[in-house]
Amino acid sequence: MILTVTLNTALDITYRVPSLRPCASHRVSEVTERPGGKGVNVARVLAALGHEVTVTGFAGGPTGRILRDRLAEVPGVLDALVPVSGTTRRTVAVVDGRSGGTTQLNEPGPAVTHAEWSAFQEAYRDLLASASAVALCGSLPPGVPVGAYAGLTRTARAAGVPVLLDTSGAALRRGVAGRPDVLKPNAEELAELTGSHEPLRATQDARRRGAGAVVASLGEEGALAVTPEGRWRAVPPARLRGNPTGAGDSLVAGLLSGLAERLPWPDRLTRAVALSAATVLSPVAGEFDRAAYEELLGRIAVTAEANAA
Ligand SMILES: O=P(O)(O)OC[C@@]1(O)O[C@H](CO)[C@@H](O)[C@@H]1O
Repeated sequence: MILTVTLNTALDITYRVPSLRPCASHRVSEVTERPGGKGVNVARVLAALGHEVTVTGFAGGPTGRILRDRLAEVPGVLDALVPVSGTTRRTVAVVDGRSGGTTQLNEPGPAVTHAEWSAFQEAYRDLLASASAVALCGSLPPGVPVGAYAGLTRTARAAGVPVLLDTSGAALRRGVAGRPDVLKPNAEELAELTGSHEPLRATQDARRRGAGAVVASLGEEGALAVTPEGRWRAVPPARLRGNPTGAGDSLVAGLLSGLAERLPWPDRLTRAVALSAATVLSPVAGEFDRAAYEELLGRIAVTAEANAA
């Protein structure tokens, strides 16, 4: 099975408002509520692709209960979340009906105690025994050490399980030192990590910091991969309008799915970018449009890239 880790799970609330204005009161025209956090989204997509997948991380309090109840309804996803005494966070995405743009508000998450963090690490070691790959995804809740991902990466690699890391800020800076097999930053995270806004240069720099391969998600421009086997750019056919929430998570799912099936890199990138684009096109954040995915598979342009000067 593929294991996804979401230390800071979330109940994702999406509000649609006719027109979003700061410092104003709004009538919400549509609400959706889903179990989320990046690794949960990755798991949902992997299960939809037919992979056996287990979700771990923390869940607690009333929102944690709702999240687990909703997760139980997702076919093919096994819940191995570890309980915490604090309350699982909510995130709020506000979609502006006029522009289609999304404003994201993410709560910090529950305070995790030392004993809870130890319990998680023990559960994680046990789960690795039957994992073919692991994805470490999202922000860290308060109380979890900033070097957590570096440690979890080393544990997985010692168990012979390949690791994909998708996080941000200090957790990313420290996590890359654990030498994940694949690092998946977006353009902003990549610039923050390397100080460079030039994607190819920054992706190569991120790889030199310890990752086996780096796949940068570049929104409408698709993805840029710097790997031991070569460098590629994978681009969707046209500018896609829609809700990009969860598009990066679908990209991660595509990469993991391709890794599990030992696909060559260009095929993995095609799958990942098609899934990501089909997620933008789906009306519900974090879900992908299957018909669009299948159609897009034949329309992703993958080209080899030369080294940055
Ligand atoms: O605060 P984090 O962990 O960085 O991001 C959390 C989050 O915004 O990312 C997902 C979309 O990628 C949402 O499901 C989720 O709530």
